[in-house]
Amino acid sequence: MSSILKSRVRYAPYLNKLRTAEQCVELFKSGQYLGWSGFTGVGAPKVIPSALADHVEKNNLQGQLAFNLFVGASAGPEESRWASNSMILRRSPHQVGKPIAQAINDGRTQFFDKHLSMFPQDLTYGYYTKNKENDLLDYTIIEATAITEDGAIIPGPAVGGTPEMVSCSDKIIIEVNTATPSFEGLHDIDMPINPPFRPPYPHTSTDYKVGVNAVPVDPSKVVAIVESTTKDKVPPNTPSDAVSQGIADHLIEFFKHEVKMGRLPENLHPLQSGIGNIANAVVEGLAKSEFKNLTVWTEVLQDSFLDFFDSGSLDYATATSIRLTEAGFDRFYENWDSFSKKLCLRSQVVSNSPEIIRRLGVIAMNTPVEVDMYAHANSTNVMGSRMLNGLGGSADFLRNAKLSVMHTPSARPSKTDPTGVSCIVPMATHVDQTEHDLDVIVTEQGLADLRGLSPKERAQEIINTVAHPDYKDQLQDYFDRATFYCKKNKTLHEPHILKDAFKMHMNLQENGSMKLDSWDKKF
Ligand SMILES: CC(=O)SCCNC(=O)CCNC(=O)[C@H](O)C(C)(C)COP(=O)(O)OP(=O)(O)OC[C@H]1O[C@@H](n2cnc3c(N)ncnc32)[C@H](O)[C@@H]1OP(=O)(O)O
Repeated sequence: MSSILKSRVRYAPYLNKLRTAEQCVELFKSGQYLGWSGFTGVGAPKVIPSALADHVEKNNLQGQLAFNLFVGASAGPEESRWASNSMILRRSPHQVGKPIAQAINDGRTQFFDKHLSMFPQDLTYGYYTKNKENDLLDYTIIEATAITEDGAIIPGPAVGGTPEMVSCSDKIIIEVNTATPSFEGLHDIDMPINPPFRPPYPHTSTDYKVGVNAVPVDPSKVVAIVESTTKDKVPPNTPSDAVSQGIADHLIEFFKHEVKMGRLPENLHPLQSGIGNIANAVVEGLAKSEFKNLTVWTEVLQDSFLDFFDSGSLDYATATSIRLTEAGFDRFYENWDSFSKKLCLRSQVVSNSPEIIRRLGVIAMNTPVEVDMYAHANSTNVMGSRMLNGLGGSADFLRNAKLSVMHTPSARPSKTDPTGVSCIVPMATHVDQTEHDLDVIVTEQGLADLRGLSPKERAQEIINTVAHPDYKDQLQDYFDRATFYCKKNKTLHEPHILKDAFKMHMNLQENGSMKLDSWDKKF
């Protein structure tokens, strides 16, 4: 036993349960229901999942040793290995990475998507384990960075769904990561209380703390602890480009306008920012802007937030996960004293709580696959059927925010045409955020402020301001024809011609571009 492990595990009885990851393999049987800690690729267990993947690969057990797996959001490379080895029978609620998306899209993994604020509570309600003899997870594997004197778990860079998983798990295994510094003091954790007597969350500001520092556990449920020295591996972020910077510029101008009109205070409202290079560019833009004393209420913090803190413009940020690259984590640890004063990690039911998001008046900003001319957005399924990453927390935030912003490039490249995919379409092929949720659509072309507009007014605004020039006439043509057709039929509220609504998508599938020769084209 390493001396660092001994110092991190302050509850001595756990040390009697020390095993190696390989010694844990025998505990796992196909078809079990498993919970993993972690959120957006950090804080997930590593050595036991790797030992299980080794076992499957060595013994050719692909598809024969497979599990129902629940993780707060995406896990890291270990999850990809499980997916490649067909070790995931069922998965919820959010995943990232080609192997897991592939397993879902070729039918090896049954994936279901759920709002990240709702997933952990539904787990505690027994919804996802209702077909078992008992309605508990068989094992939850939690990565800890330390253990308190009473056996409670101090997580690492993610809290996610750990509190709920622990509360509804038959047995618990703890991986204590000694390669990562202890994150003690960085968390504020609310333990689950189910209805009908659940009290309201009292948070009235981003830095409001009301929870505990560690996740309490019944020590009799802990069957093993394992030392891990594997660090989180987050791929480098795509740097911002002219398109994402253009989007950020439009948004910042819009925020200035809202301040001038008295609809936002000078330090705005707490910000939520999604993942990806557009989100990073917006954060970079805000760090360079004249806005000061900003706060962040979000679900995941990326590397760009470290610069945001250093710029002096950001007073406080809270999330459920801090997903940094290796260089980002090194910078974070080197400046622990200053960053840790301005930051706190909460459970995902709190970071994504509709109640708190609405109370704080959060400004939510996320990226979709496509948005339609009436402001329905698709965040998850390309062509209505190919799953990407899942819904994540986008709808938790976009439905409840004071300002709900979707930012997207106006067009994306297809294999044969640099602007072959219009992100503004007549009808979204899958809807995650409805027209009733979104206030603003912004692309590098401009910003469409949709507040208070009827669907027809929204369509015109979207075509005029955010559509790519290559598609403006084509979208206008569709809208005019749909309006003419629906006028005749007295169905003018949200004009569509169903036989044409997906022609742009069909043309992309068949001819590699959404650019049509004519709306009369037959497929
Ligand atoms: C953990 C969290 O929940 S953070 C909070 C917010 N969460 C979310 O919004 C979750 C859902 N959203 C997402 O996952 C992302 O924002 C996305 C994937 C929708 C967009 O992110 P981007 O960084 O712009 O995506 P990216 O450019 O990498 O495209 C991803 C894939 O979708 C494809 N794609 C994206 N838009 C389209 C489109 N309109 N038509 C066809 N394909 C598309 C891309 O070609 C790419 O395909 P590939 O993987 O085969 O290369």
